[in-house]
Amino acid sequence: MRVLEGNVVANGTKVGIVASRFNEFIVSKLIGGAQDALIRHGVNDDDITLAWVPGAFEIPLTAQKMAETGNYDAVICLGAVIKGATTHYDYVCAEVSKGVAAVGLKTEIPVIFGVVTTDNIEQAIERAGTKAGNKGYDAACTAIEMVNLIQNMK
Ligand SMILES: Nc1c(NC[C@H](O)[C@H](O)[C@H](O)CO)[nH]c(=O)[nH]c1=O
Ligand SMILES: CC(=O)[C@@H](O)COP(=O)(O)O
Repeated sequence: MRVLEGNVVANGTKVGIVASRFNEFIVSKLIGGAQDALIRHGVNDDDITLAWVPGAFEIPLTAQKMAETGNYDAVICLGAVIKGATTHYDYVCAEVSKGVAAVGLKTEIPVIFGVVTTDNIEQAIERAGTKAGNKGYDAACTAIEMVNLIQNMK
Protein backbone atom coordinates (compact mmCIF):
# COMPACT_ATOMS: atom_id res chain seq x y z
CA MET A 1 0.00 0.00 0.00
CA ARG A 2 1.29 3.43 -0.91
CA VAL A 3 0.68 5.85 1.91
CA LEU A 4 0.79 9.59 1.33
CA GLU A 5 1.84 11.60 4.33
CA GLY A 6 3.60 14.87 5.04
CA ASN A 7 6.59 15.28 7.33
CA VAL A 8 6.82 18.28 9.60
CA VAL A 9 10.13 19.32 8.04
CA ALA A 10 10.54 22.52 6.05
CA ASN A 11 12.60 22.53 2.86
CA GLY A 12 12.97 26.12 1.74
CA THR A 13 9.30 26.57 2.60
CA LYS A 14 7.94 30.10 2.16
CA VAL A 15 5.09 31.10 4.41
CA GLY A 16 2.66 34.00 4.52
CA ILE A 17 0.88 34.82 7.76
CA VAL A 18 -2.30 36.91 7.87
CA ALA A 19 -3.05 38.15 11.39
CA SER A 20 -5.93 40.27 12.63
CA ARG A 21 -5.26 43.17 14.98
CA PHE A 22 -8.59 42.83 16.83
CA ASN A 23 -7.76 41.22 20.20
CA GLU A 24 -4.08 41.84 19.42
CA PHE A 25 -3.13 40.76 22.95
CA ILE A 26 -4.11 37.21 21.98
CA VAL A 27 -3.16 37.31 18.31
CA SER A 28 0.40 38.48 19.01
CA LYS A 29 0.86 35.31 21.09
CA LEU A 30 -0.44 33.21 18.19
CA ILE A 31 2.03 34.90 15.85
CA GLY A 32 4.85 34.21 18.30
CA GLY A 33 3.82 30.56 18.48
CA ALA A 34 3.62 30.26 14.70
CA GLN A 35 7.02 31.89 14.18
CA ASP A 36 8.57 29.63 16.81
CA ALA A 37 7.15 26.49 15.18
CA LEU A 38 8.19 27.56 11.67
CA ILE A 39 11.76 28.34 12.65
CA ARG A 40 12.14 25.24 14.82
CA HIS A 41 10.99 23.09 11.90
CA GLY A 42 13.48 24.64 9.48
CA VAL A 43 11.81 27.67 7.91
CA ASN A 44 14.15 30.67 7.45
CA ASP A 45 12.92 33.78 9.24
CA ASP A 46 13.43 35.70 5.98
CA ASP A 47 10.95 33.36 4.29
CA ILE A 48 8.11 34.39 6.62
CA THR A 49 5.96 37.39 5.69
CA LEU A 50 3.34 38.81 8.06
CA ALA A 51 0.36 40.86 6.89
CA TRP A 52 -1.82 42.60 9.50
CA VAL A 53 -5.53 43.16 8.89
CA PRO A 54 -8.03 45.01 11.11
CA GLY A 55 -10.24 42.05 12.09
CA ALA A 56 -10.85 38.40 11.34
CA PHE A 57 -13.49 39.30 8.78
CA GLU A 58 -10.73 40.83 6.62
CA ILE A 59 -8.55 37.70 6.71
CA PRO A 60 -9.89 35.77 3.68
CA LEU A 61 -9.39 38.50 1.08
CA THR A 62 -5.88 39.18 2.33
CA ALA A 63 -5.04 35.47 2.42
CA GLN A 64 -6.27 35.20 -1.18
CA LYS A 65 -4.16 38.17 -2.30
CA MET A 66 -1.11 36.63 -0.60
CA ALA A 67 -1.73 33.17 -2.06
CA GLU A 68 -2.25 34.58 -5.57
CA THR A 69 1.20 36.18 -5.61
CA GLY A 70 2.66 32.69 -5.98
CA ASN A 71 5.34 33.68 -3.47
CA TYR A 72 4.19 31.36 -0.68
CA ASP A 73 3.89 27.61 -0.23
CA ALA A 74 1.27 28.12 2.49
CA VAL A 75 -0.67 30.89 4.16
CA ILE A 76 -1.45 30.75 7.88
CA CYS A 77 -4.46 32.73 9.12
CA LEU A 78 -4.34 33.85 12.74
CA GLY A 79 -7.00 35.70 14.68
CA ALA A 80 -9.12 35.74 17.82
CA VAL A 81 -12.88 36.11 17.67
CA ILE A 82 -14.34 36.42 21.15
CA LYS A 83 -18.08 36.34 21.78
CA GLY A 84 -19.65 39.62 22.83
CA ALA A 85 -23.18 40.61 23.76
CA THR A 86 -24.65 40.44 20.26
CA THR A 87 -24.77 38.05 17.31
CA HIS A 88 -21.79 39.78 15.65
CA TYR A 89 -19.54 36.89 16.68
CA ASP A 90 -21.54 34.39 14.63
CA TYR A 91 -21.26 36.46 11.46
CA VAL A 92 -17.52 37.02 11.84
CA CYS A 93 -16.84 33.35 12.64
CA ALA A 94 -18.96 32.11 9.73
CA GLU A 95 -17.30 34.37 7.17
CA VAL A 96 -13.71 33.85 8.30
CA SER A 97 -14.02 30.07 8.48
CA LYS A 98 -15.82 29.73 5.13
CA GLY A 99 -13.57 32.31 3.55
CA VAL A 100 -10.32 30.68 4.62
CA ALA A 101 -11.49 27.29 3.34
CA ALA A 102 -12.56 28.84 0.03
CA VAL A 103 -9.18 30.51 -0.49
CA GLY A 104 -7.38 27.19 -0.05
CA LEU A 105 -9.59 25.50 -2.61
CA LYS A 106 -9.34 28.38 -5.07
CA THR A 107 -5.59 28.93 -4.90
CA GLU A 108 -4.60 25.29 -4.33
CA ILE A 109 -2.11 25.95 -1.59
CA PRO A 110 -2.64 25.12 2.10
CA VAL A 111 -4.45 28.00 3.79
CA ILE A 112 -4.54 27.18 7.47
CA PHE A 113 -7.29 28.14 9.90
CA GLY A 114 -5.52 29.34 13.05
CA VAL A 115 -8.32 31.58 14.26
CA VAL A 116 -9.46 30.96 17.82
CA THR A 117 -13.22 31.36 18.23
CA THR A 118 -14.12 31.46 21.90
CA ASP A 119 -16.95 32.19 24.30
CA ASN A 120 -14.76 34.40 26.48
CA ILE A 121 -11.30 35.89 26.97
CA GLU A 122 -10.22 33.09 29.34
CA GLN A 123 -10.71 30.46 26.62
CA ALA A 124 -8.71 32.60 24.21
CA ILE A 125 -5.83 33.01 26.68
CA GLU A 126 -5.80 29.26 27.29
CA ARG A 127 -5.23 28.72 23.55
CA ALA A 128 -2.59 31.42 23.15
CA GLY A 129 0.34 29.84 24.94
CA THR A 130 -1.10 28.69 28.25
CA LYS A 131 -2.95 25.57 29.36
CA ALA A 132 -4.42 24.53 26.00
CA GLY A 133 -1.17 25.13 24.09
CA ASN A 134 -0.71 27.66 21.34
CA LYS A 135 -3.00 27.47 18.31
CA GLY A 136 -0.54 29.54 16.29
CA TYR A 137 2.15 26.92 16.88
CA ASP A 138 -0.29 24.17 15.89
CA ALA A 139 -1.35 26.05 12.75
CA ALA A 140 2.28 26.43 11.64
CA CYS A 141 2.95 22.69 12.10
CA THR A 142 -0.18 21.98 10.04
CA ALA A 143 1.07 24.30 7.30
CA ILE A 144 4.44 22.54 7.05
CA GLU A 145 2.82 19.09 7.05
CA MET A 146 0.38 20.09 4.33
CA VAL A 147 3.12 21.60 2.14
CA ASN A 148 5.05 18.32 2.47
CA LEU A 149 2.00 16.20 1.75
CA ILE A 150 1.18 18.11 -1.41
CA GLN A 151 4.81 17.90 -2.60
CA ASN A 152 4.71 14.13 -2.01
CA MET A 153 1.57 13.83 -4.15
CA LYS A 154 3.33 15.08 -7.29
N1 LIG B 1 -15.36 41.23 17.30
C1 LIG B 1 -14.28 40.78 16.64
C2 LIG B 1 -13.98 41.27 15.35
N2 LIG B 1 -14.77 42.17 14.77
C3 LIG B 1 -14.38 42.98 13.67
C4 LIG B 1 -14.52 42.31 12.32
O1 LIG B 1 -13.61 41.25 12.15
C5 LIG B 1 -14.30 43.31 11.19
O2 LIG B 1 -13.00 43.83 11.29
C6 LIG B 1 -15.28 44.46 11.16
O3 LIG B 1 -16.60 43.96 11.19
C7 LIG B 1 -15.10 45.29 9.86
O4 LIG B 1 -15.28 44.50 8.70
N3 LIG B 1 -12.86 40.83 14.73
C8 LIG B 1 -12.04 39.92 15.32
O5 LIG B 1 -11.02 39.53 14.74
N4 LIG B 1 -12.34 39.44 16.56
C9 LIG B 1 -13.44 39.85 17.23
O6 LIG B 1 -13.68 39.38 18.38
C1 LIG C 1 -17.00 38.93 17.97
C2 LIG C 1 -17.24 40.35 18.07
O1 LIG C 1 -17.44 41.01 17.09
C3 LIG C 1 -17.48 40.94 19.40
O2 LIG C 1 -16.35 41.56 19.92
C4 LIG C 1 -18.61 41.92 19.27
O3 LIG C 1 -19.09 42.22 20.52
P1 LIG C 1 -20.59 42.67 20.69
O4 LIG C 1 -21.43 41.50 20.21
O5 LIG C 1 -20.72 42.91 22.16
O6 LIG C 1 -20.78 43.90 19.86
